[in-house]
Amino acid sequence: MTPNRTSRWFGSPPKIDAATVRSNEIDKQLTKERVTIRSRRFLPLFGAPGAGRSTFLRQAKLHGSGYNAQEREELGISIQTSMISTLRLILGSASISDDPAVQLALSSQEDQLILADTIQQLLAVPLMKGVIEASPQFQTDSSLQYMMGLIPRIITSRYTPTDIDLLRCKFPPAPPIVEIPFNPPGPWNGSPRQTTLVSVRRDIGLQRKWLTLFGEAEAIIFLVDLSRYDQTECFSETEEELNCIRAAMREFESICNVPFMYFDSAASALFRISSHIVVFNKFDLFTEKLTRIPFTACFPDYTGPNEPAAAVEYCTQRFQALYGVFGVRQRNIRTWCTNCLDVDQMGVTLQEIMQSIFRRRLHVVREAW
Ligand SMILES: Nc1nc2c(ncn2[C@@H]2O[C@H](COP(=O)(O)OP(=O)(O)OP(=O)(O)O)[C@@H](O)[C@H]2O)c(=O)[nH]1
Ligand SMILES: [Mg+2]
Repeated sequence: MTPNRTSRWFGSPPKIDAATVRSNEIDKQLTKERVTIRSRRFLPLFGAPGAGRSTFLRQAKLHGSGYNAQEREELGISIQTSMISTLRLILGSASISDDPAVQLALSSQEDQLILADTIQQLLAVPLMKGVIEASPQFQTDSSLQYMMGLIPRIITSRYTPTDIDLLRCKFPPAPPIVEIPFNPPGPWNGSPRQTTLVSVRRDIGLQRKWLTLFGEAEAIIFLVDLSRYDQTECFSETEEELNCIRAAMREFESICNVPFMYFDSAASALFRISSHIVVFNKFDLFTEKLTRIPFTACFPDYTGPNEPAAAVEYCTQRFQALYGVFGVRQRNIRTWCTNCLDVDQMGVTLQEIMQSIFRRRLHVVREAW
């Protein structure tokens, strides 16, 4: 075997594992982005997949600048595209996929003008109704169920989604980082520096590492899907199977106790004064489920009444208790219970959240003087 010159002369290059390579890549990306975004105010929005980040963002947009006609048209196209890919997925995996009608429907070309036609063709496959009814995806995914009810409207070529459609429909996967202006009506809107809500997908890498981007984060919003209190998930950082609320607590802990060595000094100072908001989402589903499944499914040591308010109070205390590592100054978290599908309730909640951030902003300015 020919000796390896590099290793004979300079020694073997140090072994770098995949995690380090990925971490270095994130660092490089962060350095690039840091310069452009330092001048803005951010509200990072975290949460496990499916906790409701996208729905929360859409509510924030609805209650802020709203969606204009062009945005609605584009989102209508996204809804139609999402419907087509779901129908195709279900047809392709069903045992009827060698039926000639299915083959034709699966092979049809689509462009934006013929989306409605494509959906009609797919729905016209003779066994489609049965396949949909038997599909676990359609049975368990409330967004898909909602879209089934929308079919007569979705299959028109000039379909324009309503506010409720925008909240309830399934969309193609969002990019890893999505940002929108956060400007629910109020006195804070006169500020020349707009607040931007930034949603960071969990699988982009360690969410807490992305947090270092948000030096000017005035608050961190952490979304928890409360209705999954009786379920488990694979916690990505340690690959452990954990109860979903406990997994959310772990993640919250790692985010709010992020070591300050991750920040430069200015960012660190700002992060110290940001407030932490925990939004217990899917409160509607949680309340309903609690009548069937006791809260002790999540916390076996819970001895309080099996009622939503008491259970949320207990959760709040558990989240509050997670502070304290790495010298973070003790402070109170703020919590809200939400149903992200409820437009009126979210209007009030978003205003309250902004109000609490605004008050803190004034308080911080006063302290600085
Ligand atoms: N009943 C109920 N459903 C909700 C609520 N919030 C979100 N959903 C539904 O939960 C599902 C997931 O919500 P998304 O907003 O897509 O969640 P996400 O966090 O963006 O999920 P990923 O992008 O997949 O990580 C959707 O079907 C929503 O309609 C809520 O408060 N109550
Ligand atoms: Mg999403």
